[in-house]
Amino acid sequence: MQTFHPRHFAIVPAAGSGSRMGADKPKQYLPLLGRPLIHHALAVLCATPEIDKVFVVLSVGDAEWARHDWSALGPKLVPLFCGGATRADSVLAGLRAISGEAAQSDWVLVHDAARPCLASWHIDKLIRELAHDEVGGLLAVPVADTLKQADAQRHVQRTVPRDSLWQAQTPQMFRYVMLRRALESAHDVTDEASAVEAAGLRPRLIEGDTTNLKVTYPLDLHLAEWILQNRDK
Ligand SMILES: Nc1ccn([C@@H]2O[C@H](COP(=O)(O)OP(=O)(O)OP(=O)(O)O)[C@@H](O)[C@H]2O)c(=O)n1
Ligand SMILES: C[C@](O)(CO)[C@H](O)COP(=O)(O)O
Repeated sequence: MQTFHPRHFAIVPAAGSGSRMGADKPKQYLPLLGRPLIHHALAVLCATPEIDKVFVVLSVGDAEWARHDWSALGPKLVPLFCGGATRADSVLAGLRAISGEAAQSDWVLVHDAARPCLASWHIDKLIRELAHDEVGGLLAVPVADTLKQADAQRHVQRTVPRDSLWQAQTPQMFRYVMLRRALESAHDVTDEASAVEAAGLRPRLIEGDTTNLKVTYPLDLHLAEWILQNRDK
């Protein structure tokens, strides 16, 4: 009997403006250890043997991409100038753009360009632990701090029980057809998993670690630099 081997594709949403960073260019192009921030996650994804292609979803008018030489990352890397108004719009545009490449049951790993400290073990663990999952899932970390819910005056309304709370990260990994249909049906979702949840399904949480931070504010860039410089020591 023929064994079925689904392919794995990465989609990297990189069409944001980085407004919370307050820099003079979108944060995915800010320098990080001598390379554009986006380079670091792209290099890890392109170096992953199981991943067949890495599609980067850039804004339609992105003129920065062409100013850099990406050839060292190899032939897997494919820029798509089809980003949308929201992150979900960009991911959905990317899915539609690869419809001729991806089979319905191929896996798609969606990873934020803004998470430059992605490590190969993060990807390996996600692919391995979800390989036979009916739904798919995402990297996440258990909440470590006590969480407070605030009122309109920023006074504590209540302490939120944290024992079952996790912080979602990326990559988030789902089958092509499931993810595309979920995003086409969803409204106002912040991540791929919430679109799949809205379809009544239960993504699995795969424990990563806090080094896979999202660079959102200026301080995060310094944290990312320290992580990349010290991780393997
Ligand atoms: N319309 C958008 C908005 C965001 N993203 C991408 O989604 C990832 C996570 O989003 P976020 O950290 O919010 O990035 P920005 O939207 O650029 O940041 P901000 O919200 O501060 O403007 C980033 O890699 C960003 O480039 C995207 O592809 N398309
Ligand atoms: C997808 C994500 O990184 C999971 O935590 C997060 O939802 C992205 O949020 P953002 O506001 O688009 O950065």
